[in-house]
Amino acid sequence: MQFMHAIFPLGGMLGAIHISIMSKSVLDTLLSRASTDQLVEPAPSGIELERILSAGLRAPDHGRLRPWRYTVIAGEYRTAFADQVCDAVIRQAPDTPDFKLKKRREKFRTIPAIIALGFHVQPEGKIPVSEQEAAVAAGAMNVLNALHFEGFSGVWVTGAFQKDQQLLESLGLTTPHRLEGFLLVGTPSNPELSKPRPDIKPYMAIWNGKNASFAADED
Ligand SMILES: Cc1cc2nc3c(=O)[nH]c(=O)nc-3n(C[C@H](O)[C@H](O)[C@H](O)COP(=O)(O)O)c2cc1C
Repeated sequence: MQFMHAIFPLGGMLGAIHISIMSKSVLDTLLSRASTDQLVEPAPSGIELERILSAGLRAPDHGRLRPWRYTVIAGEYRTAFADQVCDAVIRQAPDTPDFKLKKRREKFRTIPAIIALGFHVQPEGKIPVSEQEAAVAAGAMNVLNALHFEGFSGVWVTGAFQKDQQLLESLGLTTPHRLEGFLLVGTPSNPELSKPRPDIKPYMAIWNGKNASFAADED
């Protein structure tokens, strides 16, 4: 969204009018975002990756606590990391069937890049942890949108293994950090993929002084 500040004379005084212009094509691009794990090379790297992750830091952040921590796994390190993830899965859920482990290892070994979504938690301050976590989630969404704008894509995945202490240590995310999952990142193998989205109307209400309700909640 772009903002323009226009100065107009108002009854002899100068008044500032804040005009918001949302380019239609930018909104169309935003509305076409979809998650996918069908990803091929390349993943963003270098300055481009830094710019995309910078979008994460534009998320709303109550108290300016800056809770975002991003650990990037790419290139030759993916194989060792995939092994660490599988070791964590086994420690957390020893009954995990072999085929699931194999699938997980293959995904983490071959996806072009992985971004661990770290969360630096500050439980003692006056900002509720839920709001801090919301800032991390909003940051992740900004990163997904930035990826999409730059022609990349990704998907947010989670699992019980994200609480594994050895894995957290490896990612630089021991206490007071948490791991909120991973963004699997790359170039979509089918860039035209656009999932049908529900119509907005059942999910919004224009408040008119009476109790609001949503068609989405009707039986
Ligand atoms: C916090 C969080 C955790 C998620 N964990 C998983 C997951 O472990 N596996 C999965 O297939 N999808 C997971 N998803 C959902 C996908 O990231 C994605 O949103 C979903 O496939 C729907 O695609 P869409 O984003 O295009 O609507 C998670 C989403 C969120 C917000």
